[in-house]
Amino acid sequence: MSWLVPSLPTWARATPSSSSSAPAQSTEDVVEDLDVPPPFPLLNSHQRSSAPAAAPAHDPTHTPAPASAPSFSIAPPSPPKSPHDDEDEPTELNIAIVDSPLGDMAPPVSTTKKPNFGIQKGGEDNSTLNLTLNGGQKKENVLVKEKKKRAKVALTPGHSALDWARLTSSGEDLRGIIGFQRITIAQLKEHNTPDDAWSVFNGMVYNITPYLPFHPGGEDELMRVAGRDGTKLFMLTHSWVNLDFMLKECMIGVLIRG
Ligand code: HEM
Repeated sequence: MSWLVPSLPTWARATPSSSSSAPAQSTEDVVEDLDVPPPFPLLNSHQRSSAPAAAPAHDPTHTPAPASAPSFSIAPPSPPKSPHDDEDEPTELNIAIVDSPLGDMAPPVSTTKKPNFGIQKGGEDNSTLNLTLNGGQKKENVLVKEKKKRAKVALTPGHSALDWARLTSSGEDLRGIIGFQRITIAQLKEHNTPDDAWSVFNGMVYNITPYLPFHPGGEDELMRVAGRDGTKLFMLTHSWVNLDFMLKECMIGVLIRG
């Protein structure tokens, strides 16, 4: 949403990591090491082992491999066949290839447990990684705090953020008064009903009546600042909301002290 104050993406805020040559000292170092992407394609992948077939002589896009380059398309020579070969028990590898419907393309069955870096919602932590990192010391569970429940209010149809954006750009008068006023605190106090609600944010006076049914936090919450300065409550609730932009069509004046 354009009225939400933009913030730096997470990667831009990240602190520089310690030298990659230094040995891993902390949990963070270990986690960083785990983030190193694997080579692509994987060293033992099928993609590497099956080089493209020789291109026709007239293909201009085909570059012949240098004579010294190893060719992955040729399988290593099989060992000389002994007379007892047919009696040999099949190896585990042979069984995997023969039994799998995908042949040697099938991923190996994982026997490792997915690490959770010691972070969980509570209770006993028995992840392998956590045990290793803590080195047998008392386990410290990092609790992921449950996000505070949001006081979302169901807005009536036609009162979404998009509808508000449409209304403010429609040219309709949302001020209710003509011209830019100098407004005293006494005058401000008189406008404290839903049909006629003024409020002050950052020294500027706004007619908040048109915005009431559009407020995602509900009309009642917004009415708490009717007839008075709402800056503090606004900032405590959602300082990231770009009020200046959202309510620019509702601005009616400046508050004067005295
Ligand atoms: C006229 C000024 C205000 C504007 C333009 C405004 C705008 C908004 C917007 C855009 C949201 C959605 C924010 C989001 O989802 O991240 C919101 C939510 C909310 N607002 Fe306001 N607001 C104003 C004043 C206030 C005031 C004065 C209060 C408190 C008394 C308040 C209480 C809330 C609450 C409780 C929510 C729900 C927060 C949530 O979803 O977690 N707002 N408001």
